[in-house]
This record gives sequence, C-alpha cells and structure tokens, in this order.
Amino acid sequence: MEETIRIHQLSKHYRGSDRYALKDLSLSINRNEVFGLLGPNGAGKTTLISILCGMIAPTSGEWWLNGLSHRKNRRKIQQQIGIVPQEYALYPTLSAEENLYYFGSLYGLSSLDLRQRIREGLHRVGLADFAHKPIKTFSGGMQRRVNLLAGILHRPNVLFLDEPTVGVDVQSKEVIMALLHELNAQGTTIIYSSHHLNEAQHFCTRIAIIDDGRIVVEGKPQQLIASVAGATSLENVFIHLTGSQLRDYA
Ligand SMILES: Nc1ncnc2c1ncn2[C@@H]1O[C@H](COP(=O)(O)OP(=O)(O)OP(=O)(O)O)[C@@H](O)[C@H]1O
Repeated sequence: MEETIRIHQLSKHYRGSDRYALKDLSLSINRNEVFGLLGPNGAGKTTLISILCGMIAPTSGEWWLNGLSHRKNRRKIQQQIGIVPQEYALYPTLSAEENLYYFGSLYGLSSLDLRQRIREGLHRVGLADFAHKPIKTFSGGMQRRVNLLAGILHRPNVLFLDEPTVGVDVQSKEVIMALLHELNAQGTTIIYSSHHLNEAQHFCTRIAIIDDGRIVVEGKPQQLIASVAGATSLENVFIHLTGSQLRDYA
C-alpha cells in the first residue's frame, strides 16, 4: 500500500505547559484511507492536525507527506493539502460566495474556474440560494458546510478535518458526510478528528485512539471491536482503553 503520511516520533510541548501535548508519536497513513483520530479532550488531536497542516511547529520529530519531508517542502505540501479547521475560518460580514472566493484565490485558481467551483460547491451542499447572504446570518450547520467547501475548492490530495460535524444538525451532517464520501471515492485521503465514535466507526477505514499525546491503539474499527471482549461498538473499545476518568487540564 502506498504511504501518504509518515510520522516519526513527533512531540509537541507548548511553552508554559507542564505536559507534552504529543509525545513521540509515530504513525503511517496510506493513500485513499479515511483515517480517524479519536481521543478524549486534550488528547492531542488538534495539535497533531495543526502540525501536519503546517500551522504550528513540532518541538521535535519528523513527518512526510507523499514522500516530501516537512522540513524542505513546505510550499509543495501546502498545495497538496486541504484544511477544515474546528473553528470557523470564515469572515462573518462577507457572503458565502465572497468567503469562498477569498479562500480559493489563496490557492491561485483562475477566477473563472473558481467561480464555477464555488457555484457547483454551494449547489452540492444545498446553499445555492444563500450564496450572496452574509455568513453571520447562517446557522451553525450552514457555516460548517461553507467551512468544508473552503477547504476543498482546490481539490486537495489529502484533506484534514478537525471535528467537521460538531454542533450541526442531522441534516447538515448527512450532507457533509456524503460529500466526504464522494471526495474519498474520487481519491482524496482523509484524516479527521472526531468525538462522534459512531460516525467514525462507520466512516473510517482505520482509526487511532490518542490519549495524553500518545497512540493507545490503531487499527480497523471492526478489528478493534473484535479485539475487546464484550465490545459491540467503538465506544466500548474507547472506554475500555481510555477509562472513565475526566480529562480536565488548565
Ligand atoms: N496553544 C496552546 N498553548 C498551550 N497548551 C495548549 C495549546 N493548545 C493546546 N494545548 C494543550 O495541549 C493539549 C492537547 O490539546 P489539543 O487541543 O491538541 O487536544 P484535542 O485532543 O484536540 O482536544 P479536544 O478534543 O478538546 O479538541 C491539551 O493539554 C491542551 O490544553
């Protein structure tokens, strides 16, 4: 299987913190996988995605994307990836179309091509009639759908999503998941973090459970479920491996 991402002993220590957010994390993700990063609050999921997207620097460790080292190929890597962050990256006073035009132009798409993709994208997620309305008037589910479009206009080879369906209703969630399935079927490798274990169980080809900055287990959802006595869901596996203790850090 062709490796898309290789991570070798990645660590992150935030200044002023008394613990590592990531500690010697190694992982390999193959081409066209839907890979789920699961874990309790504060496990390190956002930190890992932020490092792989080039938004923050690791304290130590190496990683490669399609064979390109993060140390020497920042620009080439940026061109191949799409990012859908947990926080909305949208400008509230601009319309959906204006927001998407802004994000698309960052990737150097021609104006004509970009306008066509925006039109198709808004139509695909059911927002064609809202193209000219300001984002601040949109519901959470509508904003999540625009947020997703902003990350895929340039048709990335690898897509990172940090909790793409958090706070959205079932209808928006269905549209988002259907679009992600479609992208994956067209060849996009997807790496996504979520607290929705049921969603991950059905969506992901493979998952890693992260806790306290380390990988506790990784594998195919069904294999992991079969490996824990009495488990019938990923949620059972998750509790079995991470326990019931709250993760309250400040
Ligand atoms: N900018 C920062 N400065 C200091 N500490 C941080 C910073 N960002 C995250 N942390 C800490 O790093 C650890 C990992 O946080 P991270 O946000 O990566 O976890 P997470 O798994 O994404 O959590 P959640 O599920 O709550 O989103 C936590 O202890 C968090 O408090």
